[in-house]
Amino acid sequence: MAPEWRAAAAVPAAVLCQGRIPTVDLSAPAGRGELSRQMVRACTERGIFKAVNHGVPPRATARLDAATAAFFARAAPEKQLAGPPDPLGYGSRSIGTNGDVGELEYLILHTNPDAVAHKAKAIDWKDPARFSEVVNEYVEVVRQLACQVLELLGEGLGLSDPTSLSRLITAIDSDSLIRINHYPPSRCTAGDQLKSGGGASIGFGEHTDPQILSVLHANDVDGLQVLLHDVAAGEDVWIQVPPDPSAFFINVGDVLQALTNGTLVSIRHRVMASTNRPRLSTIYFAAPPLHARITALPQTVTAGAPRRYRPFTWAEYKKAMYTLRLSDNRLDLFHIGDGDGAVAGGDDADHE
Ligand SMILES: C=C1C[C@]23C[C@@]1(O)CC[C@H]2[C@@]12CC[C@H](O)[C@@](C)(C(=O)O1)[C@H]2[C@@H]3C(=O)O
Ligand SMILES: O=C(O)CCC(=O)C(=O)O
Ligand SMILES: [Fe+2]
Repeated sequence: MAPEWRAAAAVPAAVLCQGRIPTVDLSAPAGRGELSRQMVRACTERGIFKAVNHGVPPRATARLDAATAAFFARAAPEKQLAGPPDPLGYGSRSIGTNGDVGELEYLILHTNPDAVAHKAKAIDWKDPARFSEVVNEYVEVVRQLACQVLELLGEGLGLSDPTSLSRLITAIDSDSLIRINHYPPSRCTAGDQLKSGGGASIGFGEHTDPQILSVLHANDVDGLQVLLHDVAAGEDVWIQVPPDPSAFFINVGDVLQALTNGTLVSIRHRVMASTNRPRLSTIYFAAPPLHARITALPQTVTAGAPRRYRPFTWAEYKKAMYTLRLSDNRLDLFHIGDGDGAVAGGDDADHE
């Protein structure tokens, strides 16, 4: 059964556990059918999994890490030439425009190569072409990984066309983003935390990702936590995700939850800044084109599971999301009230 989500209480009150993030071996030792079942199960029960043997060349991640680490090592006035985030570009501490803050600096880029080339001029004015090439190469390999995952999910969900999810993100006008987060070492040591009652500072506050799928790669510094419902304890618990630079952490976003009528769950997560080494993470947010109409896939709407969300376009969802705070539940705005959900009439995810 899918866990239920609600906003967590104050930061230090959360219970911390380890070891509940499923690992999925993409080399499929048990065969493709078993792989797609494992993936659907992970995304239904947890909303996140760790992908190993994923086939992404280490060179692509190493080159991007080197280029972005060099950028973050620059003096503040130089970095600010690539900001403020509009919402793309360089930002520091402020997240979005509605008052959220975190202990980080970041770059957000649209994955369209023309948009990358444009921003690269402000990010690496000495060699913008090289920066663009490194970003484009990385985007290409993570997009392929995201497509592979969406096709396996499509098969596991029994879609009439298992490519209907992946086609949303390969469209030429897909609105996918790449975000690189740099969390400086925390001034608060483990000893300070114990003295102050355990409160670590927020690197990136709790939220769900709005898009279809998020593909995260990070260095070996921890901080990522996910909120899961512990049925036995009857409460939500923050689970630490042990870092693994050789793996990708793949999570369901709000749009995939809507497309699957709540079968796959968009997981609430956050980053705590509490180590004495910098965390560098890169997230590819796989998104549909702005005009794509998001409506529950027919296979996910049944008499027992009536339609949960009214159809919306990605443009409409984005507009709503930018008016909200990071921790707000955006999908609630599109939730159909009791009694007005329909069983019939859903189309496969369509591009209008
Ligand atoms: C406070 C905000 C930042 C955010 C846009 C928003 O209004 C609500 C969603 C936030 C989020 C979370 C996931 C990604 O990091 C992000 C780029 C996205 O698409 O939605 C951020 C947005 C942002 O930082 O601009
Ligand atoms: O930086 C991280 O590890 C995760 C950040 C995140 O969740 C996001 O940028 O949406
Ligand atoms: Fe996120």
